Amino acid sequence: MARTGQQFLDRLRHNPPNLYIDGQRVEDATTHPATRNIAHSLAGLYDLQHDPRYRDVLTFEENGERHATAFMVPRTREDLRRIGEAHRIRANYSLGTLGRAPDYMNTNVMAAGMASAYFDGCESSGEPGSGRNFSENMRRYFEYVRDHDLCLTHALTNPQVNRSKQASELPDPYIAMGIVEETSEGVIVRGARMLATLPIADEILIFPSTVIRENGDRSRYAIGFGLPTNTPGLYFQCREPFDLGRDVEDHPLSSRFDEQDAFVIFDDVLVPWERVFLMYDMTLANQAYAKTDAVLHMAYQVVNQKVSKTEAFLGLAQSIVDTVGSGGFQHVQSKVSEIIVTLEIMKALEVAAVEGAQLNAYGVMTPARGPLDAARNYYPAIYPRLNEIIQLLGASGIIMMPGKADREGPLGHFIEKHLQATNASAEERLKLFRLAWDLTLSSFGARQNLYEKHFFGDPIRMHSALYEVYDKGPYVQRIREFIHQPQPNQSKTVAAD
Ligand SMILES: Cc1cc2nc3c(=O)[nH]c(=O)nc-3n(C[C@H](O)[C@H](O)[C@H](O)COP(=O)(O)OP(=O)(O)OC[C@H]3O[C@@H](n4cnc5c(N)ncnc54)[C@H](O)[C@@H]3O)c2cc1C
Repeated sequence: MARTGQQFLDRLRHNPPNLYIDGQRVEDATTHPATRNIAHSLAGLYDLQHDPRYRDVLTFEENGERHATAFMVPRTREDLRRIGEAHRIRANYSLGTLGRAPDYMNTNVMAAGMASAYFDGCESSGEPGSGRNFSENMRRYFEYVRDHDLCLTHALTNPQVNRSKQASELPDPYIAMGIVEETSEGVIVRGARMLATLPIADEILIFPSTVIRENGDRSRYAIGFGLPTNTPGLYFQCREPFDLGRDVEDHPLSSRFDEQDAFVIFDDVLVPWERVFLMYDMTLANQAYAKTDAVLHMAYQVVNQKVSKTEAFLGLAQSIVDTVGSGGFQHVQSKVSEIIVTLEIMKALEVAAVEGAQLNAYGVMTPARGPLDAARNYYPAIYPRLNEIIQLLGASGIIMMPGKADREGPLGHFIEKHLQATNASAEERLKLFRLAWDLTLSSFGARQNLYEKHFFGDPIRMHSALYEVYDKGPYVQRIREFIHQPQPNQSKTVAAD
């Protein structure tokens, strides 16, 4: 059932994830200074789905229950459009800065749950009803996450110890997380995974991932499971917080949307059998995202979120231009137009993904891969330019921003006079420039920049993957035909002359 913000906070308070920040355990993420604001912002996102203005888009009804729209199984293109609209409304809430808002991973479990038969292929899977049947486990996990409206974090990659070696070749085979042993209760796993954004989530999903490559068909590193984030032996070592406890007016984004990133330590963690989705099978693990189409539903959330984020960049850029009165300069118009072009490209890719959608083997209407691959390869490359445009348009305004306390201090009247804008008071102007700073220049903004480059994987290997899967054959054929086509008979033309 679609949760309220209070239900989210209550669960977080009663099931505290094992978070460590600055060398100390976070006893209560709803009150700890580094996490309380993001916890309450997420609660706001849950409340949004009960807001009469958005309820019909952000939730849907099935068997008398209302669920968050990200759990909806799309059967038609119209369903996909509705899911896309819900993704954009959720993204607007944080101006697109919450990369791992719950709908991202919820689409992952929806797609995997619907494609649960894929996990039947795993040799280690037991009989249906045994608790060890992986396809049954995957389907039930989807239903469990949907019915409790949970949010998930995930961690795909091995620690960055030595990228020229496989995990099995490192000095300790359990630097990367792997299977230690099987017991009657489940599987014991040990080691670490990178990089779980939003570690205050209810659960962590370790989905079998393409990035854990090993030689051979059987590997201890090939495993898929889902666990509560407060499972004994599971630890989240968080990075330095970017929420510095400042007023929202001074730090409009980092004081609300620092979703945190953590590396995840599995210290001989028991994964109960009913939570295991795959074991040992390297081939099945490497193809799971692609073959279940989970990657496409996640990419569809992403393209919608990036549309929302680019709209925020456009609104911000034009507000800066209006504020400093620079809109008449041609190069300024040109820079704002670059953002418009990016926005229209992302919108067009979203529409194309829906128009080209097809029912997959599991009866799920699945957005087209081509436009989504284009979007997820294009945006990481263009994002630094969007950042740069804001900085070029705002110039010193993005750093010379006395805070709320300064405005209220003894020099306040000077600030009011000298930092006013063409169309606004100093207070309004400073709020705007503080937003520009927090989006592009603060620690929070710098992390956004890094996030956009890497959140869907290494951009280099994403390009390689696109090169491998994209069907270039028809275009090669067209070129071959073109260069071999007969030349026009020029001698006749000459004779006619
Ligand atoms: C802010 C942020 C948030 C993130 N959130 C999440 C999350 O929520 N969940 C999650 O699972 N992941 C998350 N990630 C991790 C993300 O998936 C990885 O950053 C990405 O897959 C790249 O892996 P890596 O960081 O280990 O880089 P590496 O793989 O270590 O790459 C480092 C460098 O080596 C090069 N390199 C390494 N191996 C190869 C190779 N085989 N071929 C060619 N070049 C290679 C890369 O091109 C790169 O230049 C996040 C990352 C960031 C920065």
